[in-house]
Amino acid sequence: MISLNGSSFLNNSLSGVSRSFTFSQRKVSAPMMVALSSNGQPGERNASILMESTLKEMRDGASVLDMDSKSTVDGLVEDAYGEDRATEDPPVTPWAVSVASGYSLLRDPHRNKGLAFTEKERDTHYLSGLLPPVVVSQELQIKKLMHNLRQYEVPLQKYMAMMDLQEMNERLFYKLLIDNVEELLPVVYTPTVGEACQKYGCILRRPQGLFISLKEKGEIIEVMKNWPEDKIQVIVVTDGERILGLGDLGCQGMGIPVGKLSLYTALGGIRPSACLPVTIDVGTNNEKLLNDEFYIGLRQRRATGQEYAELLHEFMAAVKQKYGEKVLIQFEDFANHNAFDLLAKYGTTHLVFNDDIQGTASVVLAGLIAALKLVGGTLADHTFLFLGAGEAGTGIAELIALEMSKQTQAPVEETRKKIWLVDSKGLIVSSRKESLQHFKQPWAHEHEPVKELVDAVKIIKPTVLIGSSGAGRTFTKEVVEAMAFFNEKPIILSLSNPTSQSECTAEEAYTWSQGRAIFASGSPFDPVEYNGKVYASGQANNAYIFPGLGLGLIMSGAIRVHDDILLAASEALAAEVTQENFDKGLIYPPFTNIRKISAHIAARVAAKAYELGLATHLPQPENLVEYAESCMYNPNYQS
Ligand SMILES: NC(=O)C1=CN([C@@H]2O[C@H](COP(=O)(O)OP(=O)(O)OC[C@H]3O[C@@H](n4cnc5c(N)ncnc54)[C@H](OP(=O)(O)O)[C@@H]3O)[C@@H](O)[C@H]2O)C=CC1
Ligand SMILES: CC(=O)C(=O)O
Ligand SMILES: [Mg+2]
Repeated sequence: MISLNGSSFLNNSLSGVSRSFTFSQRKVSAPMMVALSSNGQPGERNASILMESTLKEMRDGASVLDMDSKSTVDGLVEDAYGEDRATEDPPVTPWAVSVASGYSLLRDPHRNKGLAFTEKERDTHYLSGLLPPVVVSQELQIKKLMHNLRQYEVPLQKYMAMMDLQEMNERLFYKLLIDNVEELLPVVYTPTVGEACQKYGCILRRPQGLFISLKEKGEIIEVMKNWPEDKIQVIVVTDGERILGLGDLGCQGMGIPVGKLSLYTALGGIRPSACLPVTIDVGTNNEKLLNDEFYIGLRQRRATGQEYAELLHEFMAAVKQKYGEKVLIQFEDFANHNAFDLLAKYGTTHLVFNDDIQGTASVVLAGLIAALKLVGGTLADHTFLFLGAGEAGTGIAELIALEMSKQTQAPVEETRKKIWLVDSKGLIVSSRKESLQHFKQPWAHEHEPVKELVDAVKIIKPTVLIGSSGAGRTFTKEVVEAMAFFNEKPIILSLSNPTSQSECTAEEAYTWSQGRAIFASGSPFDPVEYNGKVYASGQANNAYIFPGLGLGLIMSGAIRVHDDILLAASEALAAEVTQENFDKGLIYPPFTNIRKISAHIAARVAAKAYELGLATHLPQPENLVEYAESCMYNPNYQS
């Protein structure tokens, strides 16, 4: 081992995959430290171009700072090692990057380019003979992949092909996803990810993410050390108990954090290496899975009470200890009996956010603010009825009430009265209050009990009907017709995922309302033709919000999520709906521009974090939209 400046670092072999070199570097004025191979020979077979160029720079007398300043992409983003790092904190301790070459480089998903390695790169990285002669562009690779993906008729095959690509060539995966977001979102996300989770045990090839089970109790921090990345900025964690509207899928819920984090990168520009999917396995109450020989999780019924709380607490403490105060933890698809409590408990100590409660609320509020342009009036002029009074339903209801309260200066206890919720037992009314879960109690208004949704529609006469029940086809013909009877333009949102759980289809919404519904759904539907007119519905899904929200929190160094930040995200998203979108009856912009939209959401989120004194990255950048864009991960190949 050679020490160039008095400090030295061991040559690491990443998980024994290949021999590789470890570089250590401080940003800006700190002295550079470089570690060589164990025999210290810079010309050794596995030496990378990066190592060679570093040494050349040093031989030529150029400073490390010169090298850093040359290697910038996309404005402010330093990218010396092929990773965009603008959202990172300045390193306190030196960080290290391992660079493979030759055969191992082709198996390193972070750096593999497949046939797109240039002649020069093939020569320098010892790839000659390991690839066929042709050199292709990333664009041609994408064209070929799309051609191949379109051959698959079964969505799950497409999902598996995408996961294979992610494991093989990360940049190509993200470029493919970004360039074809409308077509591929339903593959890596809802609805296909739901089926993938159901069959995860069978389709699993190379495990993704970090599995933390009851077996790891007392050792979670040690388990975290096994994860290959240290600079984590976003964690999406589930315990698998309420996966979409599909119920308890136990450990197989891992597909959800993996999918959500793919969107953090593709839609929000968070570096893939800064993303950590986690599944906490406390067992499952799903008998089918417990009896499935291919099930991948703990074969026991769910731990509850103190045992559950202790494991979660150990996890939360370990995250803070390992990744610091500013790592964003997104709770995803927990059952509501844990979700609200976890959010309340850790909301004051960690940067946490519950996507199902808060992200969904923000996206739906955005859609409603936009919809006012089509139906007229203010939020307070409308009446809202929900089917489903769980995380999504009560989360959305509360954010609507809050926004209404801000607009009208009326207390939130008053504005809540414009919002009604129905659960599996019927309308939530005061006579039920004693037996209601705590998150339903604020919605127990004075009223006679009403059992059926259709009767509630006829009595309450809502202008907006929102499905958040996870129960498919519950917006029956009678329900939609009743909405269309009372409203010229009924707003109907079927939020439940995946498609099989949607409260109604787009076709049903348009047909049963004679084409008058303003409709959006959690999972996408194809455009519908009704009476010679084509109706394209929007996707009311939290995927519009969490990537930009996360970027805004990270780039401002926010330490807590505040309701006003969610409202800011809603307003930013609503502002992105164009006249052209409105003319088509859309209340959400298409996903094609999502990175631009995410940058605007991030900027508004960051601005609010600065305004509230929750931001720690100072000074505040002058142009937050430009700054957000400059922070985004760029999947184009680097040389
Ligand atoms: N589009 C999006 O972005 C999002 C969509 N969702 C979807 O929303 C759905 C619900 O999620 P979440 O709120 O977290 O789940 P919860 O389990 O927290 O809540 C479900 C609610 O629906 C009620 N319910 C269930 N079945 C019926 C029925 N047949 N009739 C009336 N009410 C019923 C339940 O009643 P009770 O309380 O009596 O049991 C409960 O109040 C899921 O399908 C999920 O995929 C969630 C988040 C985001
Ligand atoms: C979209 C989402 O978060 C859900 O359905 O749970
Ligand atoms: Mg969810």
